[in-house]
Amino acid sequence: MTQKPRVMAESVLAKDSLKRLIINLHATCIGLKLKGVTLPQYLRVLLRHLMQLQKSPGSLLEHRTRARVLLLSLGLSGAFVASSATYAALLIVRKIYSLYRHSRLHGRRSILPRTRSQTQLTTGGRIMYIPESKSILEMMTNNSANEKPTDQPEFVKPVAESKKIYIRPRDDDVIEHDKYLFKNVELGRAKNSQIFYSKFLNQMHVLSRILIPSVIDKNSMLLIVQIFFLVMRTWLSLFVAKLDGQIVRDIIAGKGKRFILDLACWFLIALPASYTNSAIKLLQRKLSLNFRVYLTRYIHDMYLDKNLAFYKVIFDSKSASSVIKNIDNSITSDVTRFCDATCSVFANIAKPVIDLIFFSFYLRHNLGSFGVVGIFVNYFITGYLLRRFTPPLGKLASSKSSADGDYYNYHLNLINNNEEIAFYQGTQVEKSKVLELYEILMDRTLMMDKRKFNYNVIEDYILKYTWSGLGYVFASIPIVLTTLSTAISSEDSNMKEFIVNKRLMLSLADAGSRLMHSIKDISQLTGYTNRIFTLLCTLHRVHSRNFNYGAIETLPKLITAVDLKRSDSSPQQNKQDIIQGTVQRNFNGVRIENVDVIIPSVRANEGSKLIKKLTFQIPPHIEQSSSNVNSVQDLRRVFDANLPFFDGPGSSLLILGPNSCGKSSVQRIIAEIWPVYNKNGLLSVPSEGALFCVPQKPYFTRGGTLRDQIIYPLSSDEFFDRGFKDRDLVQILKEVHLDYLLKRDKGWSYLDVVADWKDLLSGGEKQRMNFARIMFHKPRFVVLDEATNAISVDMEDYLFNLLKRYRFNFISISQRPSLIKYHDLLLEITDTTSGSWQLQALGTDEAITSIDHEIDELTQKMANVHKWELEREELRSKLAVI
Ligand SMILES: Nc1ncnc2c1ncn2[C@@H]1O[C@H](COP(=O)(O)OP(=O)(O)OP(=O)(O)O)[C@@H](O)[C@H]1O
Repeated sequence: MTQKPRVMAESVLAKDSLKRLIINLHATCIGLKLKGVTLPQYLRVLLRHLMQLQKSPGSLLEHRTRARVLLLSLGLSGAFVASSATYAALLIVRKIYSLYRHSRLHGRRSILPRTRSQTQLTTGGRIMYIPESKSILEMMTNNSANEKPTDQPEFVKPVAESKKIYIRPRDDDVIEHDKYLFKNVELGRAKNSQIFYSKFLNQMHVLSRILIPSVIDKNSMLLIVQIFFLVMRTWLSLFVAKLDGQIVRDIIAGKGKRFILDLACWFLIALPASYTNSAIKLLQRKLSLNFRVYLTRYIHDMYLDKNLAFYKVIFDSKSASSVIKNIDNSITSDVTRFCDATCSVFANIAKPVIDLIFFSFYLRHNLGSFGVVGIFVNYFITGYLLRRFTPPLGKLASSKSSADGDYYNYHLNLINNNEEIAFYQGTQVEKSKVLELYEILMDRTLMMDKRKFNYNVIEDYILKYTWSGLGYVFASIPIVLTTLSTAISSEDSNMKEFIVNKRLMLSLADAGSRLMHSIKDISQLTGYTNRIFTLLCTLHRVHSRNFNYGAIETLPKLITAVDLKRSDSSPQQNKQDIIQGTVQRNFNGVRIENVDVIIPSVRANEGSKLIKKLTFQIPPHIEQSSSNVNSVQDLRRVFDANLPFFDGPGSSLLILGPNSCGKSSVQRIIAEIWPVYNKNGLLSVPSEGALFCVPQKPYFTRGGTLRDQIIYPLSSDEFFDRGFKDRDLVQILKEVHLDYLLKRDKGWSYLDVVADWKDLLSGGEKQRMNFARIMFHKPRFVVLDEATNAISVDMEDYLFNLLKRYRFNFISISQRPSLIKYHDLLLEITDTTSGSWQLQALGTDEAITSIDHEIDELTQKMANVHKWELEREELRSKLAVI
C-alpha cells in the first residue's frame, strides 16, 4: 500500500471512532439515539429529546438531571449569544447612522454652522451641546502631535462633534419641600418618634430622594437590573459549584464520557457567568455616575441662582466647617466620593446577602439546619468582633477629605495670585505653608492607614483563615455522619458532595467576609454622607429667602424662655425675624431710607454698625408716571452714539469717605447681598437689569473670549440670540478708547481670542472694560466703586462725561474729592466712629464751601511752586556737574 491511501484510510477510521464516541456519549448520558440524524437536524432532535426527558416522569433520574443541566446551559448561552449579536447589530447600525449623519453635516457645516453651545427653553429647561468624548480624544491627540507654545492667546476652535444634553428645569416645589425634610433630620426631630433612630439612615433616606426621585426613574431601573444580575450571578455560582463537584466525581470514577459532557457544560456556562460579572461592574459605575449627575445638578440649582447662595454661604453659621470652607472641594470631590461609596456599599452588601440567602437554602439541604445555624452564629460573632475593632473611619475619611481640600485650595490661591506673590518675593512663606498643608494631608492619610492596620490583621485572620477552616469542618459533617450511620464509604459520591459543599462554604465565607468588609465601607460612607448632608442643609438654609446671615449669638436675646420650651417653635423660625428691613423692587430709582449699614455676623443687628440711619435717593425727584419705564430697554436705540439714551436728565451721587468707613457696604446693600437689619430701614431698587453694580475689584471670566468680557454678565449665546453684532462691540470699545486692542494684529477676530484677561489687561484697561460693560448693557442706574482709581485724570474726565452724555443715573464711591465735579449730589461719611454722614446737593452753599476748601488747598500748594522750581534748578545743576 502506498503512503497516500494509508493516510486516507487512517483518517476515515479516526472519523468513524469519533462519530461512534459522540453517538455513544449521547446514548449513555441522556439516552438519545443519534443514528440516522444529520447535522442540520441535530440541534432540533437534541432539544426535543431533552424536553421529552424533562416531561416524562418515567425516564431515568440521572438522564433527567443531565437534561435539566444541559437545557439550562444551552438556554443561558443562547441568551448570551443572542444579546451579544443584538448589541453588535446595534453598534453596526449606530455606526452606519453616524457616518451618514456626519457626511450630511459635513456637507452642511460650511453653510449653516451651529454657534450656540446652549439654548434656554421657554419651560425653563436648557439644551446644552457638549463636545463628544470621542472628538475630545481626537482633538487631544492632534494637539499633542503638533504642540504649540501656550503663552499666546488662543482662538476658539470649532468642536468636531457634539452631544445634545437636556437639563431639566428646576422644580421649586421639590426644593421647598426638601428644605423642611433636611431641617427635620438636621435638628434630629425624628429622635423621639422612631424606635430605632439612626442619624446615618435618616440622612441617607433624605438624600435617596434626590438620587432616586421616583420608582420609574432610570436610576431605579438600573438598580433593578443590577439586582437581577446579582441574583443571576449567585445562581450561576451555585450551578458552577454543582458542576465542579460533578466533574471531580467523573474524574475520580474514571467516567470519560460524562466528564466530556460536564466539561462542555462548564465552558457553556462560563459565557453568561463572565458576562454577568462585567455587567454588574458596568451597572455599578453607571449608577454611581447617574447619582453624581443628579446630586450635582441639585446642588448647582441652589448654589447658582438669583438668591446668590455662592456668596452668602460665607455668612452661614456653618461657614467655619471644613465642608463650607472648602465648598468647591465638597461639590466636586465629596459628591463623587459619596456616590462611589454609596454604589459600592450597595453592591458589597447586596451581593453577599443574596449569596447568603441562596447558599444557605442549598446548604440546609446538605448540612441540615444545625449546620446553617452554626454558620450564622459564626457570622454574628465575627460581625460583633469586627465592629468592636473598626476604627472611626467615617471621621477619619472626613478629616482626610478636608485636608485634601485645604491643600488643593492653597495651590489654587497660589495660581490666582501668582503675580502678587512674585512681586513680594513671597515664595518661602508660600512654600512653608504649602508644605505644612501637605504634611497635614499626608499625616491624615497615614493615620487612616495606620488605624486600618490592626483592623486588617484581625479581619484577615478571621475572615480568610478561620472561616475557611470552619468551612472544611462544616463541609465534611454530612459525609462523616453518612459514613458513620451506614458504614459504607462511597468515595466518588463523597468526593462530589465534599467538593460541592466546600465550594459553597468557601463562597459563603467569601460572601460573609464581603459583608463584614462592608462594615468598614459603611463607616466610611457615614463620613461622606454627613459631609454631603451638611453641604445640602447649609445650601437650603442659605438659599432660603429668610436666610438670617448666620445670626446665632443674638438668639437668647430674641427668644424668650417660653418660646424655647415650646417644642414646635424651632430656633430657625425665630431667627427669621432678625432681618426686619423692607425691600421695595421695581422702583424708578435707587432709594435708601433710614438704613443702618451693619456688617452681617452672628450678632445680627447688634453687629458693627458702619453708617447710621443712611438716607438718600437718586434721581432726587421721581415722576410717578414713569415708574415702569425702567423695566424695558429699547434695543433700537441702544447703539446710536449720537442719541442720548435716556429721556430723563440723569442724576449722579458721589459717596465720599475715608477708608473702611462702609462705602462699599452701601453698594452691597443696594445689590441686596447684605441685609437691611433695622425695622424702619427701607431699600428701594429698580427692576432687574436696570441696575448695574461695578465692584472695586475688576472681574474677568476664566477661559472666556474678549467678547465674553465686554458683554458680561450676558453669555455669548444670548448675545447672538438677541441679535447683537460684533460691530456694536467695536463701537463700544471705541467709546471707551479700547479699540486699539483690536488694531494690534488680529482685527475684529481678536474678539474671539481666549486668554486669561485678568492677567493680560493692565489695571487701567480692566477699569475701562467695566465702562465698556456699562455701555453695552445700558442700565438706567449704575453703582461704581472706585471705578477710575487706576485711570489717568484725562481719561477719567472723559469717562465720567461719557456717563453724563448718555444720561445714566450713577452713584460713584470714592475717597477722592476731585470727583465732586462730575456729580449732582454728595454723600459724605464724616465720622467713621459714630457712622454719621452728610448729604448735600452740589451747587448749594455747603457744596461750594467744600469745593472752596479744595481750591484753598490747591492754592496753598501752588504758592510753593516757585520754591519747588528753584529746587529743581538746583538738582539740575548738580546733575550737570556729575
Ligand atoms: N464680609 C465681611 N465680614 C466682616 N467684615 C467686613 C466684611 N466686609 C467688609 N467688612 C468690613 O467692613 C468695613 C467697611 O468695609 P467697606 O468695604 O465698606 O469699606 P470702604 O469704605 O469701601 O473702604 P475702602 O475705601 O477701603 O474700599 C471694613 O472694616 C471691612 O473690614
